[in-house]
Amino acid sequence: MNKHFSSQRIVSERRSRSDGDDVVLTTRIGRTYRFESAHRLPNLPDGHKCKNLHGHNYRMEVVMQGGLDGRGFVKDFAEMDAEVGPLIKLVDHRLLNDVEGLENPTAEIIASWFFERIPDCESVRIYENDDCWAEVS
Ligand SMILES: Nc1nc2c(c(=O)[nH]1)N=C([C@H](O)[C@H](O)COP(=O)(O)OP(=O)(O)OP(=O)(O)O)CN2
Repeated sequence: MNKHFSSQRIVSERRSRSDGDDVVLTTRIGRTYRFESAHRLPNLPDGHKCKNLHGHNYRMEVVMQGGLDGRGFVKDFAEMDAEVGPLIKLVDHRLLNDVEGLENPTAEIIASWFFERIPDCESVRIYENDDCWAEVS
């Protein structure tokens, strides 16, 4: 195994496969967060049910990518929590339309809002329910 170090951090990890070829490994970590919020979608036409005030039990999957540090972590999950937790507090049990940047809180725009605010983020996927999601990467 041939590791390339950048100060304390492994920026890529090259491994030899059984067929003799070298491959560069990409490592991702992910964590699921949940929040409950109300919203209405003001840009929808009159009569669309989602123009009315309603709520969702949102689920959010955050993915980060990077080299492994000396601990063997892309990032400690606890560090992810420290970065994502304060953002969750801004939206949990809130009317999303009142949050700056979420005046039109579609799943797509909520995903983008988190993506722009989470350091080292590779993707954010927002579920409004078990079946519907939007992802930004
Ligand atoms: N591309 C998107 N489409 C819709 C979004 C969105 O954010 N992006 N949002 C909505 C509404 O928020 C709506 O509440 C969601 O509708 P639906 O998928 O029908 O979910 P419900 O929880 O209402 O599920 P039911 O099975 O109808 O109870 C609409 N579209």
